[in-house]
Amino acid sequence: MKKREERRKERREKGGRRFRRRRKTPLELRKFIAERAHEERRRERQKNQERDMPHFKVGKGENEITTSKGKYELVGKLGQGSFGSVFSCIRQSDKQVFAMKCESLNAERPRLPHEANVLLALNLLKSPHFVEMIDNGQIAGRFQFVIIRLVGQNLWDVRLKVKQFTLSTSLMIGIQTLAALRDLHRVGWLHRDIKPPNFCIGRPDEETFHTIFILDFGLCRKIALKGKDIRTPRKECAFRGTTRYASLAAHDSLFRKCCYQQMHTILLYLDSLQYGNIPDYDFIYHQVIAAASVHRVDLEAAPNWDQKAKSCFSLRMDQDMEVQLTTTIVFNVRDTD
Ligand SMILES: Nc1ncnc2c1ncn2[C@@H]1O[C@H](COP(=O)(O)OP(=O)(O)OP(=O)(O)O)[C@@H](O)[C@H]1O
Repeated sequence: MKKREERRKERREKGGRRFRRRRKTPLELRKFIAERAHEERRRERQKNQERDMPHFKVGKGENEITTSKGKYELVGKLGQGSFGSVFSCIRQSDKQVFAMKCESLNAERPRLPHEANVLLALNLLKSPHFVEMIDNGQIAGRFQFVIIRLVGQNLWDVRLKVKQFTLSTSLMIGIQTLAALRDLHRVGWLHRDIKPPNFCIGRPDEETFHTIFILDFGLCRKIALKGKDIRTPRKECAFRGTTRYASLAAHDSLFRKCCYQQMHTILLYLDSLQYGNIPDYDFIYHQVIAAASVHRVDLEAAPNWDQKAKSCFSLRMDQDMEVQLTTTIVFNVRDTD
């Protein structure tokens, strides 16, 4: 500890005035302690999560997972979400490749069992936009997992790769993501985390390369119950989803370009919806089709991620009109929950 006199001397040399920290009020102090505890808990959670995940390394480490249905070999890491990790794995019986989504068993609010239930329900519908759930299980004391069909890259990564989507690709994405949401709503679920990383394209070596899949059902909420129309809205509820994609109003100015009229009409329409309204998917669909016809784009053209068949239209969209325009904003049907 420096002596008081030395410290004074140092301050004088620096020419600075003594900064006396204001004492926190009891309320501020409580808030400060709570925030610090929250941050510590978050770090602890993150650490636990990493510790519990499969210790995967190519060729060595923890590479095999066995369930009552089969044996799977982990072969790579596909992604990392805030709630767990996603790996690619090979089913040993037939060498088929799947995705394995893992979540720590020590997670404060586990989402994976809920996601597995939603996936099971969705699989009954046989929508081309949902991935099938193949298997699920857990490694005692560490993590639980679901094995699902392997799809391609997510729309966020695809957009980074192709840099800009042409108008035809953007509108095609809009149509497919709309259909995916319509199918989800049909079976009574709201997604509540609509964003480009939660939509994936098909795999390049499969027929579904041009198909868009919706993923990540961990935040889904059942809005329509069996035998009833729709659940009574709660008076208050916590925020769910991703703040970046939650607001429509913030994106309003994006539309003052190309497709403004149709997108503006869709926004106005979405803003007019009430809790009990079923979105008029056909109306939105026809607006997107109208945008395509105004700009004379070919919606059958190969999308931008198909390098072999480059789209003949070079109509470029402004940076702001990227995938958010059609995927996120247009179909981010307001969720009252
Ligand atoms: N079936 C799959 N096939 C291929 N890649 C996948 C698959 N499922 C997930 N991924 C990849 O892993 C990423 C994270 O997956 P997911 O969004 O399901 O995880 P999460 O932990 O719920 O993420 P979030 O932080 O958004 O909640 C996805 O963006 C995608 O790139």
